[in-house]
Amino acid sequence: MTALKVVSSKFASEIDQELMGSKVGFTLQQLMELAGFSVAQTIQREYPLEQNKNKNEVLIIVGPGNNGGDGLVCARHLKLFGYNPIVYYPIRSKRTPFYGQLVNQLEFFQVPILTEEQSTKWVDYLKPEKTLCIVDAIFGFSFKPPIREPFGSIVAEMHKVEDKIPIVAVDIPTGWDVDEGPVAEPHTTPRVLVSLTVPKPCSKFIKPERTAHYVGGRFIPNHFAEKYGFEPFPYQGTDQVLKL
Ligand SMILES: NC(=O)C1=CN([C@@H]2O[C@H](COP(=O)(O)OP(=O)(O)OC[C@H]3O[C@@H](n4cnc5c(N)ncnc54)[C@H](OP(=O)(O)O)[C@@H]3O)[C@@H](O)[C@H]2O)[C@@H](O)CC1
Ligand SMILES: [K+]
Repeated sequence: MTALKVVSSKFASEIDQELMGSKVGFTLQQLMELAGFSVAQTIQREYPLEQNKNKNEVLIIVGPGNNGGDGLVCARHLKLFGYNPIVYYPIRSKRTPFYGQLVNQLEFFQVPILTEEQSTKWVDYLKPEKTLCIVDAIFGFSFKPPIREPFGSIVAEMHKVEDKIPIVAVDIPTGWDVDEGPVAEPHTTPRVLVSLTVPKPCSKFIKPERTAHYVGGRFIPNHFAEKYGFEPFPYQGTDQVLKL
């Protein structure tokens, strides 16, 4: 593999704003659907049901921002793929009504959603005999350490089991500084990282022998990638993800 192409947190949020600005006109809903779909596709690649006959539960831990929204979308696609997703969504943001619509869709798909009141129960899913993998959709590129509660305690629990249950991190491993990597505690070390649009600088700190790295969120044309200083990724055919 050639040198990893990355963009800083500042550029990542500029890319987001430009894609959703008046000139390009994507909606958050469109991008989030493709982002969440690509995470679900990555899970299907790394943990295919055919090779995990006795386990199909995936615990998706959802944060209050758009990274969390990607997790909600991912859960719906996993259900369609034949997995048994369980969502833990301790703080439901009202930033946009869209998050509520994603929750309604999960209820329609009969995906269980654990709430804050059930917070003692979410840890029941941190059992290797039960859970195939954990999706870390807590924080993405807008996270600023130090981590606040309840997420500090949640990440500490995830860290305890990360050698037994693989963590799939959406865009940024939660607890990592977007540019500096795993400099603060607590943080998790994922088995799989799905960078969205383009990897952020923290992805340089993943160890390839420990963490598989994918890029997903296939929604930009080549000239746009080049404008932001990275080569377009060579996605194959209709794939939504590319293993780096
Ligand atoms: N183009 C793309 O690639 C697309 C990217 N997408 C996805 O969006 C993600 C970025 O989403 P985002 O900007 O909403 O921010 P995100 O990281 O989810 O967190 C913000 C929340 O976290 C909170 N918070 C922050 N620090 C905290 C702390 N220390 N402790 C506790 N809380 C803290 C903060 O709270 P506040 O500080 O505002 O009170 C706010 O509620 C990106 O990584 C990708 O996954 C796709 O969906 C669409 C297309
Ligand atoms: K994350």
